[in-house]
Amino acid sequence: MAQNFAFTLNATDGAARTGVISTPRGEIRTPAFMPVGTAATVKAMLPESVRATGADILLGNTYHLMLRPTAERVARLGGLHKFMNWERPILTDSGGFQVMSLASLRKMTEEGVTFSSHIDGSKHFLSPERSMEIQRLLGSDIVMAFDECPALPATDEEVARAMRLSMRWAQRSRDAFGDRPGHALFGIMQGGVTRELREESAEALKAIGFDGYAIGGLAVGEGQAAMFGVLDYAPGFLPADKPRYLMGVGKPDDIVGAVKRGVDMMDCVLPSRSGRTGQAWTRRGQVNIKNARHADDPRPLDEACSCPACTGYSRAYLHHVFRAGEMISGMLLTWHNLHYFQEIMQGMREAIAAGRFAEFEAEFHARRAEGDI
Ligand SMILES: CNc1nc2cc3c(=O)[nH]c(N)nc3c(CCO)c2[nH]1
Ligand SMILES: [Zn+2]
Repeated sequence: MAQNFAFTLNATDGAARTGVISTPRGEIRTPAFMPVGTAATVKAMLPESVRATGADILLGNTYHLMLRPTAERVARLGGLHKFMNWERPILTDSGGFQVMSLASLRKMTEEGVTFSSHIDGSKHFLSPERSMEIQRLLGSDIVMAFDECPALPATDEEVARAMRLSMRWAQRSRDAFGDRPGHALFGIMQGGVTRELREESAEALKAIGFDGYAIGGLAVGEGQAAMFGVLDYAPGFLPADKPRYLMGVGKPDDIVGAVKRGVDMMDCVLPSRSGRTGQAWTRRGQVNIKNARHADDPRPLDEACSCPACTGYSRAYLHHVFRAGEMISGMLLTWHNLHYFQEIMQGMREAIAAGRFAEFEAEFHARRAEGDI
């Protein structure tokens, strides 16, 4: 295990890159997809199952864990890795995005954000300093700067204001993070879909200096074309020798398009959340297992998939347990979806290393039919 945090680029193919992030808790193969473990669990999955899907790192959330069971309690119990029985790398988001999307009665000032818990209405405060303290208490390996991701629709002035506030908060995050060998602090680029604001944000973050750089403010309803439009230039504003993390993305075709444009890391609730609602993602397209057409189908979700759901069960069975509201339905579909997402990542890592990303991308799109397959 590395004593420190380091990123090694092994190959590039166009703007796409593949490499390894070394951390004291293990290596992260990039491009990497991070399953979301919001409340110290990837829902419906045991940690060893998450690992079996191929995940090297998972994401936790400052916002949820500060409310329940609190960061102080997790620290007293040995930190988040021990608490949730996941000894590999954990990245924690800084809380600002979740406050804006989940909490109520929010008041934002230069200092930080006060808000009422969506769980019990209790009053809480987050600032760059408090977010750094919480993420230190949790013991996460990759800490995210505290930022403001403006909700859409937002005027250019609003996007500029939020970006400049986030850059001041990025400096305060850096100052409060201090010097923590083996732990990384990532800055978060804001700036909406405006090139000049994105460039201003990147310059501000590089002047502060981070171990990695996230592209925030996307996957908030702007649509894939606008997101790709930003990704056509934004990764290039960031240091080539540091990991680039696109936050909150996405569907399989979003992920392939983002890696094509130079993104190294992503996270999204989609595979786990949609798995629990009966939505399976496969190489040939989506399967809505609740659809009556699957009731007598003896075939697996995907004949070519080696996950437990596809090697052990028929669509008919999955349809049945879903309709019956059985817990195993969410478990099996979540496992399949996470397995499929990791299979896409592994396919891209190999394709980039072999200089055949274009062929991978063409095969990826050619196989996919529209609608319920
Ligand atoms: C689902 N879409 C999405 N867009 C995001 C954008 C941001 C962002 O701009 N900042 C921070 N801190 N987190 C973000 C997150 C949470 C990632 O799980 C996002 N998630
Ligand atoms: Zn499968």
